Amino acid sequence: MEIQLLKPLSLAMASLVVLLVVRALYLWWVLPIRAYRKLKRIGFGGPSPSFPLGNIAEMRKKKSKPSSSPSLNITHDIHSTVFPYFFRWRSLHGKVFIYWLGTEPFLYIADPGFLKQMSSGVAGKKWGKPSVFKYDRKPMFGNGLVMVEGDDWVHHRHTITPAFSPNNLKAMGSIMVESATKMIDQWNFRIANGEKEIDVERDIISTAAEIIANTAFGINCENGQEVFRKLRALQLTLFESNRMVGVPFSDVLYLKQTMQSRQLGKEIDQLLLSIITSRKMSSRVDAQVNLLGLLIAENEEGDGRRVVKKLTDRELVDECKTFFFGGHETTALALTWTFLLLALHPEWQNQLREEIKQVVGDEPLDPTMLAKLKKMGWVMNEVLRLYSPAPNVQRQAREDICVGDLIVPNGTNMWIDVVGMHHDPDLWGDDVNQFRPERFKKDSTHGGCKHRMGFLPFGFGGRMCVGRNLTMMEYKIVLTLILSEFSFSLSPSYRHSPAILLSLRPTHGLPLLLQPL
Ligand code: HEM
Repeated sequence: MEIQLLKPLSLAMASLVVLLVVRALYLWWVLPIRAYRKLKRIGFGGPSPSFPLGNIAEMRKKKSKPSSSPSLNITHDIHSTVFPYFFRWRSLHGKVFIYWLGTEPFLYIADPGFLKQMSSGVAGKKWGKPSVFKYDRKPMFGNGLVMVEGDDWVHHRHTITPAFSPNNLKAMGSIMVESATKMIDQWNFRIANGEKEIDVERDIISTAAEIIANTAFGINCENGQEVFRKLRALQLTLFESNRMVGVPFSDVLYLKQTMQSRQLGKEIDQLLLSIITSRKMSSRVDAQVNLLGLLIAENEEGDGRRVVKKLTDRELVDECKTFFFGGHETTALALTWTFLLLALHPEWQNQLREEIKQVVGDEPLDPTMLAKLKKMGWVMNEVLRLYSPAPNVQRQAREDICVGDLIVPNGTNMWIDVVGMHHDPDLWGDDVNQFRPERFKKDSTHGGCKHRMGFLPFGFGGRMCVGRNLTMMEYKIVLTLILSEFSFSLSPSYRHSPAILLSLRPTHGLPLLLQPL
């Protein structure tokens, strides 16, 4: 009797296993190979992949040692160090080729002409994000604006864009002045107490976190620091495992990190959810304008002209995480790299100080003054060119896209190499790796790049960064306040080693010697 029962059971088990294997083969072999063949037929080449790592083994090869001698050895020619594999493949296969992240083929693009043809005529909602990244970064962004697609993207983008209007941003200026002033006071205190050098990167990241916590949700610092601490831990955890993105079962291979990131993601969600709930229940109007408050108000009132579909609490949580993650690290790194470049170029420190004196004088800093800080705008653009905090843009075609006579098939994953284009001498000329902010004097938006799509620090088209004006404001406020208080030079302990940890960052921080003015 027992044997009779066991037989159908083991048969059912065996069929289940076969089914799972067939499904796995279909997902990780048949579908990707089909996509790959379509791209090959169009004529794209690329490095040979192996199953199941794709080209990851080559991507993970050790890099050359970082420079240990400070100012003597600093080069801004960073493409070959931060993306050595792309640098190598590009010399072999050109500026558009196929490579594999695990079992996912990607179209690598560093050709602005190709990008221009590909993107013209593709509306924002027709762009998706590669599924491997959506899955991998779920704890960070959930279904927030960075990841959401199709009509949902249209809805999120339309709901969120007004929160970043110039008037709303202006009202957030005082938050930025307050946090930056606090950091400067601490620096003055530490210097007065004999501290010789300060790791500017670390302090700027936590100040930017405080600023974005306040501009995004308007919470007090303590909560902001807690969300920040968990987000930072989440970022590090994801980074440890994300080099294997696209490899089947990589989350099982990195089980500890996977579990940790899920747990952290849950905790962050709960913290944010409680903030949203208490905000909704409170009748108190926030003294300071913040993005969450604006979204909740829009949800409740609409804008008087159109019917506004609400963002659910879950969606609000994801948007808060998206603002927090997308908003603090990128801006902080833009500032950090600026301090490196200004430390190496004291003549530019002086020029900016002179400009600040003329525009701001002895008046309290006001956001309306910022547009007049033109040279600071050139410096910001030049820093975003040389050390773009967002080193790449990832997209997925959600329909067949015509590029001249070619058709890039629906479902194609794309990796747009922003660092590669920003360091391409064909686009910028022989001085491509030099810090020359004045290149943005004549051409304030493209810096004289030979192609308009060659300078993409904030992405392109309808999906371009929604927070770029907020960043611009924060950048100018923090830089103005610091330049007015200190002059600075590079510490001999600085080691130049830019690396990708989701964003482009200095591996060993940025120790500077600050002198109060
Ligand atoms: C230096 C600072 C920043 C840089 C370099 C940067 C860069 C980028 C890039 C490259 C994209 C992808 C665009 C594309 O796919 O074409 C993006 C999207 C986005 N960024 Fe930023 N960003 C910065 C600051 C911010 C800030 C301060 C916020 C919010 C507070 C923000 C929120 C977003 C969001 C929500 C998206 C998704 C937009 C969409 O897909 O519709 N970013 N950003």
